[in-house]
Order: sequence, then C-alpha cells, then structure tokens
Amino acid sequence: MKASKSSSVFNVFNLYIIGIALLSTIVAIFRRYVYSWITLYFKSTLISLYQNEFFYGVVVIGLLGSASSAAYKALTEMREMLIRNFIVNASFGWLMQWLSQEVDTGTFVTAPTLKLTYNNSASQERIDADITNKLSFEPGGGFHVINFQGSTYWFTRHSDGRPITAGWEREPFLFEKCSISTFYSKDSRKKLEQLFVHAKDKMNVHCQKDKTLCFTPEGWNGWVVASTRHKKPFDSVVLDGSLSDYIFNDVTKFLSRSEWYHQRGIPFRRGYMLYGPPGCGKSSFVLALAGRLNINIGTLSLTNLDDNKLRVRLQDIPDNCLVLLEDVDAVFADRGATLQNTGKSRRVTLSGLLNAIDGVASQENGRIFIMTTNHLEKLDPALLRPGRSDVKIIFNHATESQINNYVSKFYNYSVDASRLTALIPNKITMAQLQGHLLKHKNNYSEAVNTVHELSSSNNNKTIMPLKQWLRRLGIPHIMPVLESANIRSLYDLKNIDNRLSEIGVTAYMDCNKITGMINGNECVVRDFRFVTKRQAQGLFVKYFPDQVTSAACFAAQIDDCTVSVHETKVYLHKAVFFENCSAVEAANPQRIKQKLIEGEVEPSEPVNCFLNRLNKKYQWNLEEEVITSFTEALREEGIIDVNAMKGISDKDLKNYNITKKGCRLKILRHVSN
Ligand SMILES: Nc1ncnc2c1ncn2[C@@H]1O[C@H](COP(=O)(O)OP(=O)(O)OP(=O)(O)O)[C@@H](O)[C@H]1O
Repeated sequence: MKASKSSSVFNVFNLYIIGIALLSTIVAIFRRYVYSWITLYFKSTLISLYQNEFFYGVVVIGLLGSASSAAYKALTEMREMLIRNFIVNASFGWLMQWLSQEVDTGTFVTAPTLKLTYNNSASQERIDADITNKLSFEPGGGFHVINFQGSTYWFTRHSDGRPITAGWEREPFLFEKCSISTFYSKDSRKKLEQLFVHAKDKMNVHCQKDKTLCFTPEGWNGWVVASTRHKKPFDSVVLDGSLSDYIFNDVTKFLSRSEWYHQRGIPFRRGYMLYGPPGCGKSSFVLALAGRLNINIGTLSLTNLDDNKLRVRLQDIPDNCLVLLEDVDAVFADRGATLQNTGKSRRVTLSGLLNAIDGVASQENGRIFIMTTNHLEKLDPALLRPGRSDVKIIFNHATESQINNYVSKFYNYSVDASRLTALIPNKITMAQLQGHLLKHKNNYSEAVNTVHELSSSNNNKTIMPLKQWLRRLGIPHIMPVLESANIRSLYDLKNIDNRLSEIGVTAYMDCNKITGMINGNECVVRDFRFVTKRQAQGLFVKYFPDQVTSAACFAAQIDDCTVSVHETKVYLHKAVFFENCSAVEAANPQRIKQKLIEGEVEPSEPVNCFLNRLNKKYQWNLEEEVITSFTEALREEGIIDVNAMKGISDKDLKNYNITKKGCRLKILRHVSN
C-alpha cells in the first residue's frame, strides 16, 4: 500500500517547467537564424504553399493528430501520477483469494485461471497433474467494480509485458499488476485500509484454521510456501514420558517473556537442538509443535546454501514462523573452510552459520530456532553453547513406554499393546515401528506374530537383503545361481564387477537389470521403485486393454510400499502370456495376495539356468545342445521354470534325452525341493 507523497508531485512540475523553458529557447533560436534564412531562399515557394488549400488541410490534420496524441499521453501520465500519489493501491496474493471467495456482487466477474504453458505436446504427467489439481476461480483480467460495505471500489488486473522465462526449471511466467482504487475523499485512505485489513484477517483465519504453512527459500523470490500441511495433532508424535509437554511448556514460557528479554537487551530468540538417529521423530515433532503453537515453519537445509544466502534468508524469515535448520552437521566442521581451500562446491561454513544464527532476532514476537542433527558428536561446541542451542533434546530409539503408547493409539486402544511391546527388539526407531504396524494395520495378531521381521529389518538397516533386491528387480529366479557362486549379499554382487556370465547369469535381460541397477540406470531404477496405485492401474490396462473396472479393482489391492513396478509387470505378464487369465481373474484379490504381494508363485529359476547350474555343480558334462533341446521341448509344453517342472516324471526326462540315471534323479530331487 502506498501513501501519498506531495513532494514528488512538485518534482514532476519542476521537470515540466524546465522542459517548456528549453523548448522556448529552441523556438527563439529557430526564428532568429533558421527562419530568416529559409524565408530568404524559399520565400516564393512558401508563399505558393501558403496559398494552397490542399496543403493547408494536410498540415491542419497533422497538427490536430499530434495534439490529440500529446493530450492522450499527458492525460495517461496524469492519471498514473494521480494513482501513484493520491490514490492508495496495493496488490497481494491473499487479496486475490479474498476477492475470489468472499466478494460476491453482480458486477464482479470471475474466470477460471489458466496456467500459461508453452509446450505444444503436454506430457502425460502434466495432464495427470492438471486433472487432479483443484479447479480454482479468480477474478479475470481487466476492470471490475466492487461494492464493499457500502463503498465502491475498482479492481483492475492486467499484465503488461511478455512472459519471462527464469529459474532452474525455465518455466515461463508473467508479471501481473493488480490494484484496488477508490474515489479520492477525506476518508478514502481509511476505507481502503479497512478493506485490506478485513481481507487479510479473513484469509489469515482461513489459512491458519487447520493448516501449517511450510516455507522454504527459493532463488530470487526469497521465502515461498513450499507446502501447506494439515496441522499435525500434537499427541500424534509419541515421545518418552512427558518430553513433549516439557518442550511445549518451555517454548510457551519463552514466548511470554518478551518484556524480560527487551529490558535486558537480549535477543528475543531461543534455540533448540534436537538430535538422535534418523526416524525418531525430530521433524514430525517440529511440525506438531508448530501446529499446537499456531505458527508456521521456515525450513532451511544447509546443503544447498552458502554463507551469504544463509545470512540473508535468516534475516527475512516471514513473521509468525519458527526456523527449522535441518542436518546442521552438513556444515564444514572447519571454521574457516571455504570454497578455495576445500575444492568443493560452495557451502555453508561453521563461522557463517554461527554469524547467521547470532543475527536472528525478533524483538516483538520472539523467534524460535530449531536445529536438527543425527550426529551431535560432529558439531563444534560453539554451536552448542547457550544462545545458539539453549535446550538440547535427544530423540532416541523407542522406549518401552513409547512403544506401548504408540501401539495402543495405533489400534485405537482396542488391543493389549503389551503383547507386542514385550516382543519388540531393542534399538528400534519409531519410524520402523510405524512401518511394521502399517503393514498389519488391520490385524494386530499378525503384527505380533511377524514381529521377527522387524528385528531382521533392524539388523539390515542399510543393506537390503539380496533376495528382496532381486525380487524387486523381477529376477528372484537367479538367487540360486548367485548362491551357488557364493554370492549372498548385495555387497558380494557389487564386487564381482562385470563377471556375471562367468558365474552363470547368462540371460541378457537379467544381466542388464543387475548392471543397470548397480550403475543407476534411470529406467531400471524407476521400475525398481514401489508401484503406486495409479501406476498399477495403468499397467493393468496395458496388459488387459479396455478392462478399466478390473484395473481399478487391481489397483485397489496394491498397498503403498509392497511391490515394485517390476514385480507388477512380471505378475501381469505371467497372467496374460503363461496362465491365460481373464482380467477378472488377474484382478482377483486372493490371487493378487498369493502371487504378487506374498510372491508365492513369482517366476522361479528358468529351465535352462537350472539345468546349467546342476550340470556345473555335479560336473555331468552335459552337452550344450542337450540342454537347449531339453529347454525347448519343455517350453513347447508350456514349462518355462522350475516351479512348472513339478509334475515331471523320470520317464518324461528320459524322453527328453536325459540319459544318465544319476542326472535324472538329481533333477527330480531338486525339482521336488
Ligand atoms: N515419536 C514418534 N511418534 C510418532 N511417529 C513417529 C515418531 N518418530 C517417528 N515417527 C514417524 O516416523 C516417520 C519419520 O520420522 P521423522 O522424519 O520425524 O524422523 P527424524 O528423526 O526427523 O528423521 P531424520 O533425522 O532422518 O530427519 C514419520 O512418518 C513419523 O510419523
């Protein structure tokens, strides 16, 4: 909002006077020298032109045109000047929202907002995103008349200029100008102020009612709202004993002591250092705390800032926002380390961080400053001293009371939580516990009976078991091949470099998937991810065209984080090409559970791999041709893997040219195992 500035009006008049004086001087010089010279040499020509009526008409029309254009320019300039100096105007995002939602008069025109896009062929993702976005209506471009509390206002919205393409994503955008104006009168400023205050309060109440805004810094734009989250219930984060209340009481006590800080000249700021292993609730607690305090969160990650950006960002944090600095151990441990002497890209130095924190203060509302780290031991004592970290709180592995409370709450106090609590292994994080309970959210007994899974996942926190890794890649059948080459973990597999064929992994696709995953091939990694419901539905329709109802039914059976894209593809591939299923059968929940989610009948070892492996292991010296013809003969019968060989007899093997009795016996024994 701009206040009137009469001094600037005089500056403009001064400019006009100087301009007129210059113009008069130029005219005088022209009359004195140039005019007399022209009349001397062109007098007769000029006289004939002077007497020509046609010439007269052209000159008069030209003069009239120039005069009207100058008058139009002058009027526009005056209008702009008046708006700039005598009429209060403003433009804010929340104002637009308020206008869209609250102001409802006959003269007010609204139009759907259209996102500017310059792609001729919009990608499927973009279309999907647009379709799922909520349709929003805003005042259209142009001029609107608004009646608010008995007064009339004009609202204008227009963009002047061409789209600007900027930022990392090179998305084109337009700068827009919006303004609200009213007639100039004694109380026009007051009336406009009332309108803005009313709109702001309304929108503020609307936003804050059940949401926490999460701000992050963004390039040139300063802080922007990165996400709007529903307020997290304070008791949804279960900490040990009364730790949550202790922190909340400490914060509220601090916020109520502005006078105390002010009188002593101490920066009205309080720092909290939350530390402990990942997944123990640090970030979740900050969100819940912000919700309970009715404030927003400004999050800074030190990994993508440098000293200067950090200092600037900490100084212009939005009001009513707590500052969350995540992973503070990411700063250079060395106080003075800089770009030059580390050779690394630009990052925040310790002294940069300390200076930035010391600069954070707000005398009016108090600033809560929360830092998190997984490695307190790595931090410099300077960061831990009072003033920077006033309160240090450990968020550790789940305690018995935490587990008990969380389990009770999770099952709505309808189960005997102590049954599970007693079986939970030590050193479990709350995130792991949450993951386990989510898997068995409808069956508490199952959660108790499978608690050992939790302990094995706990032992393999960082390295995924090889079997699971292969399963997610859709190639669990090569596990026996790897085992026979003594490769039992991902670590072993990564160490064999490119010698996959030497150890018996010969199929091109299998090798491709393994090397692709190890080298981070984009397509392989994408398929390795857990399939989403939406993707599952899309895949189903690819295998069963037009079966949209079954596809929806299929997708509904897929829970988050259960099966990968590869596994889903393999399931559908088998259903169509080997099992001749109908769409309804393939979407049958019982079947999906057995064959996909529990992976009971996932493709087992292909016949040729199986026979090659035994041949090598028992040194039968079977010729390659025998193995190939055997594999092909079985394929013709529809048998492609070991699971499908289960019904085979000794006589069949003999018919397929496996002549040695010892070989046949071994094959049958392995198949039945
Ligand atoms: N004490 C807790 N009570 C309830 N849920 C929890 C708790 N701790 C963790 N969780 C759940 O675990 C998940 C991960 O937690 P969160 O991100 O808060 O952990 P963190 O300690 O901040 O981890 P990091 O150090 O990696 O950032 C969240 O979904 C959260 O709901």
